[in-house]
Amino acid sequence: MGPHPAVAAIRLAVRRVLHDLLTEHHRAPAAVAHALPRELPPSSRLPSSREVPPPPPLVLVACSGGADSMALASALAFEAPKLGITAGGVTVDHGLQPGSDLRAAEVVQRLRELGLDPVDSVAVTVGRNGGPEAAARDARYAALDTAAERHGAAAVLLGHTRDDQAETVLLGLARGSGIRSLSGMAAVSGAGGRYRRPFLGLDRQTARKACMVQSLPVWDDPHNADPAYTRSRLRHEGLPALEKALGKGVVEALARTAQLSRDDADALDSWASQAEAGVRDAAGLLECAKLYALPPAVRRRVLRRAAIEAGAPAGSLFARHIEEIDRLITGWRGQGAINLPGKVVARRQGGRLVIRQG
Ligand SMILES: Nc1ncnc2c1ncn2[C@@H]1O[C@H](COP(=O)(O)OP(=O)(O)OP(=O)(O)O)[C@@H](O)[C@H]1O
Repeated sequence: MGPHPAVAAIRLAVRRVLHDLLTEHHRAPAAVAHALPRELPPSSRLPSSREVPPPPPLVLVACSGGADSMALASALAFEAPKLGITAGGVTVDHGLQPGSDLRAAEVVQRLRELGLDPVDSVAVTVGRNGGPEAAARDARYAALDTAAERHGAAAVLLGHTRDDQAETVLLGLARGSGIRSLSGMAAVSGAGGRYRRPFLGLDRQTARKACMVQSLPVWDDPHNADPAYTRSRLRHEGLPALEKALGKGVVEALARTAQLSRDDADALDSWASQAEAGVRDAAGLLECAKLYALPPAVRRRVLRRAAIEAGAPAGSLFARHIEEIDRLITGWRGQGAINLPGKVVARRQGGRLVIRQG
C-alpha cells in the first residue's frame, strides 16, 4: 500500500523542487561548487580541481514547527537521500513569546529525529521597522540568509501554501499598488534563487493531514490566531467570508491570479527596461515629452526604476510616490520638487525630469 494521498502530495511537491535544483546543479557545476564552501573529504582533494565532483548539494528547510513547515521537513527528509541531496534545517527564535527558546529547541529535536543534519536554531532580535509582522519577517529572512551562507546551502525551502498565497494576493489587492503586489510570492526568490516554495500549489489542509497521518507533532503559533495581526484576521474572518459569499474555489482562483499577474508584471517590467533607453537624452536625462507618450503602466515603471537607481529604497517607494512623480509629466502646473524616500528628489527642469539624491 502506498503512502496516504496527503503524504504522497507533499513528497511529490518536494521531489519536483529537488529535481529542479539538481538540474541547475548539473547545468552550472562551477557556480554551484563555488556556492558550497564545505570542506571536501581528503580523498577528493585531487590535483585537478576540474575532476573533483562537487559535494552533494545541501538543502535546508526553514521550520517554525507549524504544520506546513513540519510537513515540508518530513517530505524533504524522505526525498533528499534518494537523490543524493543532504537535508538540513533551520528554526528561527523571534523571542516574541515567553518560552520561545524552548519551542525552538523542540523544533531542533524534531528535525533531528527526522534525520536532518545540520540543524540550526537561530535567535534573532526583532526590530520595529514597518509593523510587527514585517519586522519579524525581515529578521527571519536575514537569519535564514546567514544560515544558508554559513552552510553553503544550495536552497532554503519555505512552507508557504496556496492558502498563504491567496492571503498575500488579497493583502496586495488591498494595498492598491498594482499587479506586482497581486503576484504574491514567487516559487523561486531571493539571492541566486535561494528560496524555494514547494507547497504553493498545495492547500494548508493537505499539509495538516500529512502531519496527522505521520503522527508529527505540530506547534500552533498563537500569532496565527491573534486578531491583532492583519494576516490572522484575513485568515480567520476575511477568507472564510469570501468563500461563503463567492464559493469554495476562491483560494484557488486567487492563487491563479497570482501566477497570471506575475507573468503580466514581468512582461511590463521588461517592456519598461527596453523603453528606458529611448526616453533619455544624450546626457542621460529623462525627456518629459517622450515619457508622456509611453503607456501609463510602462511610464510608471520607468519612473520607479529611475527613483531606485537614484537611491530610493525599493521597499519604501510606494504607489503614491510614483503617482506624484508621474504628475510632473502628465499634470504639469509648475509644481515644485518632490521628496522621495532615501533623500531622493524629483523635479522637472525644462523639458527634462531630474531624479537625484540631495
Ligand atoms: N520561526 C521560523 N523559523 C523558521 N522558518 C520559519 C519560521 N516562521 C516561518 N518560517 C518559514 O516561513 C514559512 C511561512 O511561515 P508563516 O508563519 O508565514 O506561515 P504558516 O502557514 O504559519 O507556516 P507554518 O505552518 O510552517 O508555521 C513557514 O512555512 C516556514 O518555512
